[in-house]
Amino acid sequence: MSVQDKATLRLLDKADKEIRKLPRNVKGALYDFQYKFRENPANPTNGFKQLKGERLFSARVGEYRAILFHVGNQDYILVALRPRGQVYEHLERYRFDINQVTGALEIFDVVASEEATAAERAAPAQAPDTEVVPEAEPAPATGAEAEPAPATGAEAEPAPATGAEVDSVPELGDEPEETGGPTPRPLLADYTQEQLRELGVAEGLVSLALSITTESRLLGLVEYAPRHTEEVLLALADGRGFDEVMEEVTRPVAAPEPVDTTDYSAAFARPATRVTTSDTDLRQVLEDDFAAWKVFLHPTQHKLVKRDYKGPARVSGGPGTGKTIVALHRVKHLVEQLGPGYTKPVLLTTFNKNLAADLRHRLLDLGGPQLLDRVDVVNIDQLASRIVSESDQGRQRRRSINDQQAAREWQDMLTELGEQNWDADFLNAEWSQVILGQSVRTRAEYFRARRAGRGQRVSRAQRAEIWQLVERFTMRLEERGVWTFRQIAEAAARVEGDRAAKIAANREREARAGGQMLHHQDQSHANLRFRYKHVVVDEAQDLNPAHWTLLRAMVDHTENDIFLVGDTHQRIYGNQVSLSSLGINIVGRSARLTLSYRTTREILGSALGLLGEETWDDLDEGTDTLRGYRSVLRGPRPSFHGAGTWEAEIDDLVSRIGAIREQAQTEGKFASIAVAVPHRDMVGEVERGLVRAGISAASLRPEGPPAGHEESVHVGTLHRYKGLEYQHMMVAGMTDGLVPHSSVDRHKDTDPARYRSELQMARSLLFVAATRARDSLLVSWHGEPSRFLPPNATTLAAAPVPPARGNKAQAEEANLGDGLFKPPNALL
Ligand SMILES: Nc1ncnc2c1ncn2[C@@H]1O[C@H](COP(=O)(O)OP(=O)(O)OP(=O)(O)O)[C@@H](O)[C@H]1O
Repeated sequence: MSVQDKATLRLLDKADKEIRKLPRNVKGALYDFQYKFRENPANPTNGFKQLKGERLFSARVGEYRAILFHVGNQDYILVALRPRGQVYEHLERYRFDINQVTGALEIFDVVASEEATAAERAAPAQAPDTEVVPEAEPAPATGAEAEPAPATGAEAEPAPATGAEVDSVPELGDEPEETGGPTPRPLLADYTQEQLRELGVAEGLVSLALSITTESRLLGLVEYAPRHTEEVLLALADGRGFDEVMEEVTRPVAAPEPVDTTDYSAAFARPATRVTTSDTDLRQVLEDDFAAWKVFLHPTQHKLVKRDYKGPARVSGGPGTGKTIVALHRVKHLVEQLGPGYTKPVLLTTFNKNLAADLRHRLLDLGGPQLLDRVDVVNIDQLASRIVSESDQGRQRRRSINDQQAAREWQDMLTELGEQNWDADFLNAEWSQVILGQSVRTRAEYFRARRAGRGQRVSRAQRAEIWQLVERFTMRLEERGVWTFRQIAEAAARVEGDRAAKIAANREREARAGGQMLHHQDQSHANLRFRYKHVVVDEAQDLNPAHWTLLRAMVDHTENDIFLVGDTHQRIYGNQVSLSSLGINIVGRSARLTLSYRTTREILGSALGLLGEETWDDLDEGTDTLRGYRSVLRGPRPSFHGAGTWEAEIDDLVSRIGAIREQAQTEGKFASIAVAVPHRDMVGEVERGLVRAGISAASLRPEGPPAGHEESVHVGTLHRYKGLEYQHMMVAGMTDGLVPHSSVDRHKDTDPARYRSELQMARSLLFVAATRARDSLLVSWHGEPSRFLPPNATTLAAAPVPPARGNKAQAEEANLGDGLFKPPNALL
């Protein structure tokens, strides 16, 4: 058999959950089987035979048999693994449909869905992406003794508009029959079958979905439903209207062409069919070394990764929507398009050091050393320093200082001058954002400079005063042998700008010469090249204008030059930019991700409340929104705790963290926990409290946790949590006057625009910290709660809330009677 005759064996997204539940010996048998099968499906030891219709086959896997769906050619999908004796029973339970809207091939077990909606479930549904605890006994997806679903016809044929499932619904034991009370209104009573179909709900589940009256049953249904059906139904249940769901959930993944619901090969090839694409992926599932982000990209993510852009492109989206994942896959895609070589033509950059280290690590995980070899992964300030130190300017040997140190220098200078008209913070921001940010080099240029996002207006006379102070300030820094990262970025941008100008001049000369050999003196820059072919930026919202000018100059204006991902709702350094004014034109090449893979629906809804009524920019002249931002994960509601004093708050935190740790230890698991606080002093205090209680803790540094402390409880200021993720997140010290800091109020009357932007930044900071939580979020304060918390925070703190520990089931129970499906923008 030749290589191309080899078979492929794939796994659909969600099916990995069932496979991972299998006992170790069965997984081992499957591991061996998949090798033999790919080499030659017809190998007699595989016991390969046709089951039913033309597409369903089975093969021997130890004591089990695999049920396989034949897509076409030599492509197969693993549908289920069942004990040998049961393989022929109830095959009609499996539906193999091509979704009429998305064009995806969807395989699902209709009986499992019905049963999950029928029985009062002992435990609430598990979040779709949470770890599955292996069961002791092998079991098919649902008990074999379950009544089969009515036959749904041949696999190749979609079911009739309303299948027999409709009739079976009342037999599911839904509430009316159980209680004899008044018929409860179905959750989705406002929608018709036709609307669900239009939204792309799997045909076999439309009627069932419309009949469901309780939240817990809906969660049961979506657990077994195809991904798109799950997203649509939960979004509707969350109170998003038909139009919003159509716009945000369905339209982005709808097939561009009319869908032929009998063409399985075409469906299989569509990105909407989320399927493992390589043998390695299947092996990783079996070896429990499986990271869904590497394999099952959301179709929206997939499109963004693969698309060709005529120029710079931007992807925005709320926290946890997979922007970083898209950036990583994009880098991989770009490298795959390069010819062989030893250089690093792709730059992957982000805001700070620890995020760059994390990107490097994940890129290695995604594509191995051969991928990393072609990519320069470096944080933006380090990149700028590198450029400057390679250039003439680097010979000046100046020490870098950070923004706070620069602000202190401003303060010292103003005090020495006896200058009272100007505020040090204001001048520092004006200098770094407007003057350095736009490479303003002369007074005249400063008179003309744009001051987007800078609040307080300044007159011409005031600009003249500012300019004079800035000149004095830069001389002062020079005398002291120091400079700020902004100055370094600006210097680097100038170096690269000069290089880009020389390349352009060279091209012009070449064009003028009509391809003729140039004179020797004209060739001085003939070998100059742009540093990179592609630039990919993560956490784009925090880069300053000088960074963008630098990046723009490092890559030619060509296809796929700059790809940036970020969320302005998470901007925490006040670097508002207008990309188009910096030569980065993203108009018509912007997209948004809306499905969170990290944050549960409960945390997401609460965190959105923290943003208040502010508006956010889109890194350009427009505004960005979190419309459609949603999740299909679930867990306990965030919990609130007020204390009388900071010491009491720490004690409370420590005991709650101790309880989570203990619980995790009992279950033989590790629980990642972090505490975010508003001020540096508080970090040490929390850390000491934890250590005193015998809990290993470490404070986060700019480059992340100290080595050897990856599994300790991490403690850090809110700023340190950018881009990170923890199972349990504690946001502490949320006290009035600390969040936002009381110093913000002094601008209220003197500079209302600045007041607003400081408040907005403080909100974003809290939003970032709260959305680092995967499973649970705890918010605490001492004294009066922060004004950013809901007005009823104290009442919430007093109310019985789910325990702040790792017991999801118990916490979820506490949620259920409480109306789980609140509109996602409901306050905490
Ligand atoms: N397609 C996917 N399948 C499974 N998991 C995913 C997928 N996309 C993202 N994730 C997971 O979701 C989480 C959040 O992803 P990521 O960090 O890329 O989000 P983000 O949008 O960059 O978040 P933030 O803006 O908060 O930093 C990660 O744990 C990631 O592994």
